[in-house]
Amino acid sequence: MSPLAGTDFNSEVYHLRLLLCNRTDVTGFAEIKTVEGHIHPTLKSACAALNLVENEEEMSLLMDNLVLEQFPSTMRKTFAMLLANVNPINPRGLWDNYRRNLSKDYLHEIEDDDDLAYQLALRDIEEILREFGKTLSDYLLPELDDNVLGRRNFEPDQGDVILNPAEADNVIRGLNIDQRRFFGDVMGAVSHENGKKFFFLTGAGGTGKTFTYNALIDYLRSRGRKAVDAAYTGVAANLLKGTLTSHRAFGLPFEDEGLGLHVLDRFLRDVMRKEEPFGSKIIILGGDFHQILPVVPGGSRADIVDAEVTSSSLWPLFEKYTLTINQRALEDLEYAEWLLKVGDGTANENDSTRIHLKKDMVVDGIHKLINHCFGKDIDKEDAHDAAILCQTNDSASFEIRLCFKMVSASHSKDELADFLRTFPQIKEDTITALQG
Ligand SMILES: Nc1ncnc2c1ncn2[C@@H]1O[C@H](COP(=O)(O)OP(=O)(O)OP(=O)(O)O)[C@@H](O)[C@H]1O
Repeated sequence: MSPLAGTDFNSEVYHLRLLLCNRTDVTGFAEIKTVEGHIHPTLKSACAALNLVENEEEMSLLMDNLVLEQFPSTMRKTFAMLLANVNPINPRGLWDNYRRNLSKDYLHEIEDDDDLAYQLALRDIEEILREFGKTLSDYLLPELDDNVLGRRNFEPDQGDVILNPAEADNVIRGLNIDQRRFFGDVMGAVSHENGKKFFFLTGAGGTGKTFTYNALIDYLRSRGRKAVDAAYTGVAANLLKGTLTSHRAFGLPFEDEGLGLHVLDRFLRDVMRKEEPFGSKIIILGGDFHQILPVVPGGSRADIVDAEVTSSSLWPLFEKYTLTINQRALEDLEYAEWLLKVGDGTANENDSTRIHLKKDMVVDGIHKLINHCFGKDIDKEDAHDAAILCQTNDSASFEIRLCFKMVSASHSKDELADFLRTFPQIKEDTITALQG
């Protein structure tokens, strides 16, 4: 780590860099600190006066929310994107205050070496920063230390492996005709060959929407292009204030897709400093209206329809593409046909809202369901990969308690507690309560 990292001197270097990147109207050092006739005592306050940095309090509020809403790995990704796009006024201070949250999974896994856990978290953050052409030192964050990282062999997060161009070409060759048409038009937009910029990809479950986005992202990244993928069910944008504090747009508010689109539009206009829809960036949305509606707590049918992305005034800008070849059907035709019927409303029992499930889809009773998913004593090797979706929080907590009872019949309390601690999202006090 640089001996000056985090000092006032470094902070001024950071803010000087920001000013130099953003002010083309100045020729001297005194001038660069002058904003509207007022000479600022520090470069930092000059940056603040020019709105080049985000206010410390709001950034902390945002980080507090991330702590509540995101797993550490997602939080690291969001943090890196914030650094790259929003210029927090004191990035080093944010790291110092939130490093335990940003490293929580590693701290848990490596109980006796906090420094290594922090280094691993920083390594993930730098990985994402590099996609934006930045490094940790651009934000005065502690630098990577090979001596510390070498203490144990932890592979970097494999989530974002970048394919080489030949591998990515292979994936593209596997696209079916519908998928190829979409891919071709998006690539036309990337190389400015057509006037299109905004795309919406739809298709029934199993037609390969996700497969197509992934192929596109792989292809772009293999060519050194930047592609950011974000799920709609991201962080809520309810902290959004004014016109510049749009950090929340990294995840669109899932309770209102239409609003989410506007948040993204405003955010990209701000970041790109271009008063054109979405700051003139290429946007791809995707989804299937047969599937889940937006969630509006306590909302009426009309509120839910209003919250749909199709109700947004930006919606007409989007070019619509429909995938029709059901790839999943090639694996299980019967199931795919049934799923389509559910989406179309034709799987319902005579004139009712009840859907008839086929026999092999039903597991009778919660005990059998738990056995089926996790094994008899919750002992399946891949129990971590299984999940039971519950309709309500009440039924979820009932099922968790039941699972716990089933496991406790064949394991000691300590074994159980250790097992539960392997899930970073389960809090220590929950484990203690379950044990008691
Ligand atoms: N061109 C393709 N070649 C080979 N397999 C494909 C292709 N397109 C999709 N698949 C496979 O078909 C299955 C369904 O694809 P995918 O999950 O992308 O569909 P989807 O439209 O996103 O479905 P859902 O809406 O249910 O999430 C996956 O197993 C995927 O790997």
